[in-house]
Amino acid sequence: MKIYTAPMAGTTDYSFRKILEKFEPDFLFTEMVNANLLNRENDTTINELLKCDNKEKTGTQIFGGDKNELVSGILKLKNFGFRKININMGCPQPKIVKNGAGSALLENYDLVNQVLLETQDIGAEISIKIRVGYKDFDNPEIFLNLANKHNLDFICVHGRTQEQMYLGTADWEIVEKLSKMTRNTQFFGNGDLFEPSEIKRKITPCNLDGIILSRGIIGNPWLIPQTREFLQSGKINTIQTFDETKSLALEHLQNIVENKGENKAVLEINKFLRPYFQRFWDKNLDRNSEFAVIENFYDENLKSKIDKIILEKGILEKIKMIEML
Ligand SMILES: Cc1cc2nc3c(=O)[nH]c(=O)nc-3n(C[C@H](O)[C@H](O)[C@H](O)COP(=O)(O)O)c2cc1C
Repeated sequence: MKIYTAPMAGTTDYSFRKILEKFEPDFLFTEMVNANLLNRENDTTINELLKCDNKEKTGTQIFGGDKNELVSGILKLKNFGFRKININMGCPQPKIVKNGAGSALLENYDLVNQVLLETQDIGAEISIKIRVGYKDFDNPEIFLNLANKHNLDFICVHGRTQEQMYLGTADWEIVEKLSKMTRNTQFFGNGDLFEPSEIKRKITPCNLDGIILSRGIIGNPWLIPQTREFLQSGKINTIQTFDETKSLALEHLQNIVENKGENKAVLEINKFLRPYFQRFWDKNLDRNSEFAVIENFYDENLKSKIDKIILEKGILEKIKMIEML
């Protein structure tokens, strides 16, 4: 079972992927890039979003609603050295779908077909990542068939509709049904994969080649080896300790400082701090269960300490406060 990490806008940047790589996912993806900005050689797109020194193990993702922009964008990504290129057919954000991109592509079979036709011989491994519904569209099978027709690298199915955004639950019955259909392309499942035993329960009835982890790895990249171990042996050997979490958060902060400078780092690390440490104050986590592979640690004050660190605007002070946790 392959374990990939998802493209996540504003999250899976170069700095976070350096952290994720330590946990050895089978493959990673950059943040999604806008086809239009890519074609105009936008500086942030080229030098920030696509910054990558491990293209053997890192793919990228493009979004757009215009056929020509998608085709030439995909060609550009291939020429930049990316081997695996994913087409975003799932983003539910209004500002994306109003331009016919993201999950709006689910309603535009002909456009996607044409893009795949025009890029099938460029020597890249093209894949699509879809949701299961958009407005009146509720027929994801047609994209599985399209993936078959074009011999795509893989199709990834997130079992939510566009309307759901990130709410409700991902429908793994649909994922299961699709995964069992005749196909000659790899099939990846995605959606609500947060914890190894739950992941095993969701994917066991399916016929998957792999899974794509998304929100579950934010602040918890340990999920990657833990899931692999649990799927292989039913046991988890990798333990997340408090000290390791602290040094990982510091390393992550340092990565952002090096790549985007102190001003951005002081803000961008904030969205990761709670997820990194939450498990150490979350009373709901049953630390005695066989899956509770977190070091037995609980600090009543930790939550408020993290909140103070988030508010801190000086980088050196922020680093010192994390070190002192
Ligand atoms: C902050 C954030 C950014 C995301 N950005 C992208 C993206 O750029 N491309 C994409 O295909 N999906 C994106 N997603 C969706 C995830 O890849 C994934 O499909 C979704 O979160 C469902 O998986 P999960 O429930 O395990 O998180 C994003 C999700 C989040 C939370």
